[in-house]
Amino acid sequence: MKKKTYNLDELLNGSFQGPGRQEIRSVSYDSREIEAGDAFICIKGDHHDGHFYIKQAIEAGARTVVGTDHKMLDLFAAEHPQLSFILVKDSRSALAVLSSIVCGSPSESLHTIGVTGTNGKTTVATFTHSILNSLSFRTGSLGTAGIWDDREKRDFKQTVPTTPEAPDIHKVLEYFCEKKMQAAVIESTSIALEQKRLETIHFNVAIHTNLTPEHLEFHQTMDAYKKAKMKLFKQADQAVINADDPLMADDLIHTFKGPAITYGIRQPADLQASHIHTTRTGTTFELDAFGTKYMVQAPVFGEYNVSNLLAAMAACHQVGFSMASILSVISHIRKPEGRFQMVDKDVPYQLILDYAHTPDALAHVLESVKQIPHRKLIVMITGIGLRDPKKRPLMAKAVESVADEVIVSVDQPGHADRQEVVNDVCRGFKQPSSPHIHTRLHREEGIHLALDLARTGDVVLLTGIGFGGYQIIGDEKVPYSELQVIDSYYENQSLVIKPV
Ligand SMILES: CC(=O)N[C@H]1[C@@H](OP(=O)(O)OP(=O)(O)OC[C@H]2O[C@@H](n3ccc(=O)[nH]c3=O)[C@H](O)[C@@H]2O)O[C@H](CO)[C@@H](O)[C@@H]1O[C@H](C)C(=O)N[C@@H](C)C(=O)N[C@H](CCC(=O)O)C(=O)O
Ligand SMILES: Nc1ncnc2c1ncn2[C@@H]1O[C@H](COP(=O)(O)OP(=O)(O)OP(=O)(O)O)[C@@H](O)[C@H]1O
Repeated sequence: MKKKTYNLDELLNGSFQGPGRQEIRSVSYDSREIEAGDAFICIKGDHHDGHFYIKQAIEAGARTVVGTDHKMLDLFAAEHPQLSFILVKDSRSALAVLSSIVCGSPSESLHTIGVTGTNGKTTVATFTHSILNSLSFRTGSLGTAGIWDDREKRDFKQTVPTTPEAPDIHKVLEYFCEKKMQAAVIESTSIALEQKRLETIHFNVAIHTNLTPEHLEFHQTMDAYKKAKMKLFKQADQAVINADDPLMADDLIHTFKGPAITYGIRQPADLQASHIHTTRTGTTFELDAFGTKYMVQAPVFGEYNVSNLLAAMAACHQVGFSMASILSVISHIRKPEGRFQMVDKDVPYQLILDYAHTPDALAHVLESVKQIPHRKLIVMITGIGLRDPKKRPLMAKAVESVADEVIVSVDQPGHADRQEVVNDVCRGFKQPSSPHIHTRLHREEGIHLALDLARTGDVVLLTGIGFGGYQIIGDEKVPYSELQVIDSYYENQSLVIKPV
């Protein structure tokens, strides 16, 4: 990594001690990652206060230290006159600013498209990425599905589930610039927006999917959650708004100042889908785009994925492509892994994986799966140890009257007690003692049971966070692959067709 020397007072507002000019190689918020010539930004977190790690950061080679605690900065500034110390009002904001500058402000050279909303971010980001690349507009993407350049997933370390911390975002954007990408699609979570990870990025397009309760363990109220998502639109030139979303659409339509495209299925919108039919290979629908009608055939399943597709099409239109050219590449659009993913196995039942881990997402995917002709519908749902416990019983409520067999299990337990998580989910059932409700404390066991129960003509839907590549158990990220669990089940079974 190249070192550059900066006039620090041109980078940040604050009080300065030590040399006014300093070399900065890279920026980090974690003393354990510091290398010689880095700037260390002290963040006060839930478990630690970064100011207590200044000593370690300096020992590892930090030359610039930024923080909000003047006593701590004064103390170290007196001991290390050759190093620079900057007292700022907001460390996270300083982290975003410095990270961008040190990487050469890469977002300014890219078309940036931010996607926010409770459900559908990864899907909309993947669709947008796929359409733009199919139109030879070289586009990268960042989010839950990892870091992609225009062709493939790249091996960047992912420390946060969806939207990376500011230094990592700008390193990826810098890499995109080096690789001559023209655009970047960035999944923009409410937590990232609240923690200012995206603060310095001025988005060309901001996409809204929907708002339903989620992350209340972090935001506390729906109002705070909505406000965090609204921030994305304050830093965007153009907006794509889901007219069907009752909780956020009106606010956006009334407050967004720049050009906006609305999309919807139920409410009138600039891009409107109607006459939606599921086929064996996907979905057909009529699209009314700014008054012109088109028949669309897309390899996606579920009404909500039509909505996701409209969002991506609207964003690509705002980037500058005509509807006709966008529609010309829809037939081979790339879909994200683990979202309504039909697993191709030589078995007499249909196996589907879906990332639904909110009650709203679960209700939507169940609605779509029901359309597939079946004998019995077997569904695995999960409670997430790491997230809002209030959500858990709502998962049971969403599935109870829809599925014939339900298996309740646990995802990302963290430090939560697995039995407690399962009990919380089961509290949402009207008849928790039904013989058709089963519980398993480990996701692998839940999958095995679902497959054991499956008979000819059934549909098995496995939902939850099975696709992140890991499960967080205690503080540890334990590698986990849903497809491997499924493969090993079949390897240990003789594939005898079970009687109905
Ligand atoms: C709940 C939350 O917001 N956690 C974030 C928070 O962690 P924390 O408060 O526990 O940090 P901490 O351990 O107290 O440490 C405070 C500071 O001291 C530093 N430190 C600590 C120890 C040490 O030896 N040296 C040192 O420098 C830490 O690096 C940190 O900067 O501050 C860290 C540093 O900024 C974040 O990386 C971390 O995100 C973690 C990884 C995370 O998983 N966040 C999730 C909740 C998240 O952001 N999720 C969203 C949404 C996902 C979705 O919608 O699906 C996302 O965008 O991914
Ligand atoms: N527009 C939508 N409305 C409601 N539910 C949706 C929508 N799009 C996707 N879903 C459901 O949400 C699940 C997660 O989809 P996706 O990964 O695209 O969302 P996300 O917002 O990126 O979630 P996360 O941040 O947790 O990755 C899907 O598997 C599906 O069940």
